[in-house]
Amino acid sequence: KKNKDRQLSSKAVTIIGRYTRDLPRNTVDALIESAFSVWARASSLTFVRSHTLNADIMVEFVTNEHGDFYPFDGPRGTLAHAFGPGQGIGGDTHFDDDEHWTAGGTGFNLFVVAAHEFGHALGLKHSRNRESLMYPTYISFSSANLLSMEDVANINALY
Ligand SMILES: COc1ccc(S(=O)(=O)[C@H](CC(=O)O)C(F)F)cc1
Ligand SMILES: [Zn+2]
Ligand SMILES: [Zn+2]
Repeated sequence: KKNKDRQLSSKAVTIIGRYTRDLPRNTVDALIESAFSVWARASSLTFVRSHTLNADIMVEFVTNEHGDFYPFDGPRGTLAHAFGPGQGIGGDTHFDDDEHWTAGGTGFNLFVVAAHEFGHALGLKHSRNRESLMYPTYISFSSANLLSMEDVANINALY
């Protein structure tokens, strides 16, 4: 039987450092939580909010040079990035705080961008299907059907 190297299906998440000033803190928490629940609903994954500094997924809002080899670039351009699963920086997700983050309306939708980034943090690559959340460019999705069938199949192939 092909032994899939399935990843751990429970992930600890810690939000650290400064939050974006674009939204109230509890709104950011709620948007991040609902971005994780998109993947939890489609798979056997569970996410636990942690406050330790060695959680699986460390989330932070940073600008320009911020301690990894992928400095951000001011407004627009790169909106965020995430490292694939693994020790240390693996799974960590950074949002460019030079973007204007919104819960809807003008600016970049934090929920949509976070859901995409967490796909990377869980091990997913980009999809060539415009319907997919994992499509490489930002499209303002209707949050109704955020995941395509392909996204669902891909996350279940990993967990
Ligand atoms: C739909 O969610 C996103 C689409 C595109 C991006 S991005 O334009 O920041 C992308 C980073 C990425 O694909 O995660 C780019 F390469 F920088 C982030 C989230
Ligand atoms: Zn970074
Ligand atoms: Zn991406």
